[in-house]
Amino acid sequence: MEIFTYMEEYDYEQLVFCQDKNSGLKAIIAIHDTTLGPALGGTRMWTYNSEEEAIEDALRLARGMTYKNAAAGLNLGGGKTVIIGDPKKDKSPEMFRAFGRYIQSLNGRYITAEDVGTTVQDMDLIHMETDFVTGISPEFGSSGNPSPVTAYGVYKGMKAAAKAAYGTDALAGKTVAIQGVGNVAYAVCEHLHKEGANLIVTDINKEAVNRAVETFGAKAVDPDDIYGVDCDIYAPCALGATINDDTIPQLKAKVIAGSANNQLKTTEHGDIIHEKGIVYAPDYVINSGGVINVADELNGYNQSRAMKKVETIYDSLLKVFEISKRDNIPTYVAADRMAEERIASVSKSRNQFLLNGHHTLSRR
Ligand SMILES: NC(=O)c1ccc[n+]([C@@H]2O[C@H](COP(=O)([O-])OP(=O)(O)OC[C@H]3O[C@@H](n4cnc5c(N)ncnc54)[C@H](O)[C@@H]3O)[C@@H](O)[C@H]2O)c1
Ligand SMILES: CC(C)C[C@H](N)C(=O)O
Repeated sequence: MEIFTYMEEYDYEQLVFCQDKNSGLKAIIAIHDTTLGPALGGTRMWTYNSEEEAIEDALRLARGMTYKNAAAGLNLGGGKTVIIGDPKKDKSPEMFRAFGRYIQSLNGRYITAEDVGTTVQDMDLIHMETDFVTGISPEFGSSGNPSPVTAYGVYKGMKAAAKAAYGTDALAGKTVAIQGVGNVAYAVCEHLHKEGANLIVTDINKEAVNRAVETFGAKAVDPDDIYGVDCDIYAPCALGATINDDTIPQLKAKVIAGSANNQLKTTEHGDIIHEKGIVYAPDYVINSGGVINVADELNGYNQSRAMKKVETIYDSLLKVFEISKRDNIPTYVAADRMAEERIASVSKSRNQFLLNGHHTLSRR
C-alpha cells in the first residue's frame, strides 16, 4: 500500500507508529479528522497477518470513527489504534503504560477507549500515564466498560430496522442470527432473549457459543454456516467485511443490524444489498452507543444523560431509512451524508484540533 496515497485519498491527518522494544509494543495510531474535536476511538489488539493489514485496519477504523462521532452528534473527531499482538498472550502492564505515554505525547489530539482485544484493566494501565483515555474503572469517575451500552444501542437499532422492514419493532418471535458472541453480542442476546426473540449464534470461540446456548437456549451453527441460516435479522458482531461477494448471495434475512465496525467489504456491497431490498442499519450509527457513553466523560460522566443520548440511535436510524427510501439511495449513503453535512457545517476548511481547557477530561 502507498501510505501517503491512501491517506490523501481519504484525507487523513496523521499516522503514528509506536514501538517499545522492552514491552514488545507495536502500535499504530491513526487520526483521520479532528474538525469536530479531538479524535476519540478505541484501541484494538489483534494478531494481524502483516504490518500492512494492521495499518489498513487502523486507517479504516479511524475513518469510521470520524463518521460515527459526527453522525452521533458528538463534538469529536475520529481516530483509532491497533496494537499488533495476541491479546490472550502478549499483553503486559509495561506494554499498556508505554502506549499510554505515546498517547500523552499527542497532547489530547487523540483519546482512546476499549475495542476488540482490550479491557477496562488495560485502560487503567494507560491511565497511569495519561488522562486521554476513557472507559477506565468507574472508581475514577469513568463510565467503565462501554460494551453493555453499545449492546443496548444495537438492540434499539435492531428494533428500528425491524420497524422499517417488517412494519413493527417488536422482536418477539423473530429469529436473529448472531455472528460472534463476544462482549457486545452477549449483552445484545440478553435483550433479545428477554423480549422473546429466537437466537442462532456462532463464534470461533467454542466457550462463547456454549455460554449463549446454555443461557439463552440459542441454536449454535458453525462459523461458515451463519450467513445462510433461515432468519429475520443477520447481526454481524465479530470483525469487519463480512458483507461481501461470497456472503450476500447466502443471506436470507431482510435486515442486517449488528455491532461490528466496517461491515461492508466495499461500498459496492452496500449498493448490492440496497438493490436486493435488505434493510441495512449502517454500522457506525447502530454501534455508536459505546462512544456516546465514553464521550460523556468529557463533561463529567452522567449515566442518565448518556443513556438518553444512546436512546436517540433508534430515531437516527429511522431517519436514515426514511432518507434512503425517499431518495432511493443505499442506507450507508444516507448515513454518510448526515455525517458529512455535520462536519461541513462546522468548517468548510480543516480546523485541526488544538487542546484547550474545554476538552480536558473533567473527572480529574
Ligand atoms: N465493545 C464496544 O463497545 C464496541 C463498540 C462499537 C463497535 N464495536 C465492534 O463490535 C464488534 C465486537 O466487539 P466486542 O467488543 O464484542 O469484541 P469481542 O472481541 O468481545 O467479541 C468478538 C467476538 O467475535 C468472535 N469472532 C471473531 N472472528 C470470528 C469469526 N470469523 N466468526 C465468528 N466469530 C468470530 C470472537 O471470538 C469474539 O467472541 C467489533 O467489530 C467492534 O469493533 C464494539
Ligand atoms: C468505545 C469506543 C470509543 C470505541 C468502540 N470500540 C467503537 O468502535 O465505537
